[in-house]
Amino acid sequence: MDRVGKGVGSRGSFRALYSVLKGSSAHRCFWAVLLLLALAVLLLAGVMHVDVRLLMPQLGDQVDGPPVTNVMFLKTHKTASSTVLNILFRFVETHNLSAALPAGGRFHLGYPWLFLARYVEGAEQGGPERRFNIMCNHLRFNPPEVQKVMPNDTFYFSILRNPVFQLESSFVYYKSHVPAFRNVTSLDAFLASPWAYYNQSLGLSNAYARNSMWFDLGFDNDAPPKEDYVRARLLDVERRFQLLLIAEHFDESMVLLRRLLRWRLDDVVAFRLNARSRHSVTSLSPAGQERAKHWCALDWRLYQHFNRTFWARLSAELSPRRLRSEVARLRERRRELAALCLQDSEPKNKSQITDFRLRPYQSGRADIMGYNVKPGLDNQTLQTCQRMVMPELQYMAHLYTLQFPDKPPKNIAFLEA
Ligand SMILES: Nc1ncnc2c1ncn2[C@@H]1O[C@H](COP(=O)(O)OS(=O)(=O)O)[C@@H](OP(=O)(O)O)[C@H]1O
Repeated sequence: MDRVGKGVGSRGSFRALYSVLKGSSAHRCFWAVLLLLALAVLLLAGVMHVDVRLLMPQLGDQVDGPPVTNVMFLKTHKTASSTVLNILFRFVETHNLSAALPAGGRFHLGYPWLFLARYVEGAEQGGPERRFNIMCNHLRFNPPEVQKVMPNDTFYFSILRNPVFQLESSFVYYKSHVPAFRNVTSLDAFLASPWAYYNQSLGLSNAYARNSMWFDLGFDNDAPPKEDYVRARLLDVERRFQLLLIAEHFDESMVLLRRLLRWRLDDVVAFRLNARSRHSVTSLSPAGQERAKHWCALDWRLYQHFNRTFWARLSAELSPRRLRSEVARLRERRRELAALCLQDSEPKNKSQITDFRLRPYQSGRADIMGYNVKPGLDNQTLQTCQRMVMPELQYMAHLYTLQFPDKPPKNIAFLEA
């Protein structure tokens, strides 16, 4: 009895109490009380909207059922899509899955042309039925061709960003690449008289300059934003994609994605990739922001619509309290991994990145940031950390070599310069 008195919380004391009571009527009473207590806790949690996972944190990473492993991510431009791609590539590698990668020496899947199945390495080998688990490189969406390389039960999703900031990011990144941007000093000046710089007949080469998310979805980015047309295309997107994420709510997006894919927390924890340094971000005047919404009216409608459905979907899936707790857990885990993996937990500019293989591609006036991995990590941790900071092109080339060891490796020219 002495031992029991010292605390029923420990496993040993619990066993002692159980053996004392066993066989007696107190035994039945004991179980009834325990059952009642458990029911009371669950009832209280329900009434107070308490997330049971908060009471039992070990339940936090449990997922019901096997993870979804056939996934198509439409990688829209300048929308945090490289961070999502990193998540998907890591999942491919850690689960030994196949990825639909650009054929030969290419770096994306035929963009800005509409996607064709033959742009995928190995799609035409092993008969017409060759299918892949994950597809996430830049492409212009063309559903019948995508379906040729992806299984029937594929989960389709994409990500959108407020077109005002998406256009600003595009302007800086593609300044010298896009004809419409080449001869204008600022985005404000461009938006004040866009038709002076934007030549519609140049078509695909100007796709980054107007309604670029609409274009990536396979639609006409110069179409007049008539109500019937817009509604019909939004419906198309709703039919094709199970989920549209929102870059401004990236962490909430990852919580929802993880839930729908039944993935583990670490599968969706990521560092911000392909971000510009603060000094290469410009800000639009208030008038410029309004003009951007008008100039990219199709993207603006797209963003408004799916921002609404995103929040509706979130609240259908999780209570506000549960959402807050899952976002907090995600952030906490990212902080832990940053402390484990990164040199002073900070992004670095190109010249500060000591391992040249981890330097991100630089474009236009954008100063694209990357990371230094902490020195002295053991091999397994080093591998985990390197995967998390590996820029898109390097990761794609790495997966390509793993998947097609007999093919010539991708040549990333800028790493050799
Ligand atoms: N986690 C997270 N949350 C919010 N925003 C994020 C995140 N990760 C990346 N980013 C921002 O996304 C911009 C880069 O987008 P992409 O990777 O899609 O660009 S690309 O088209 O592949 O070049 C780039 O925006 P800008 O910095 O404004 O250019 C990134 O800062």
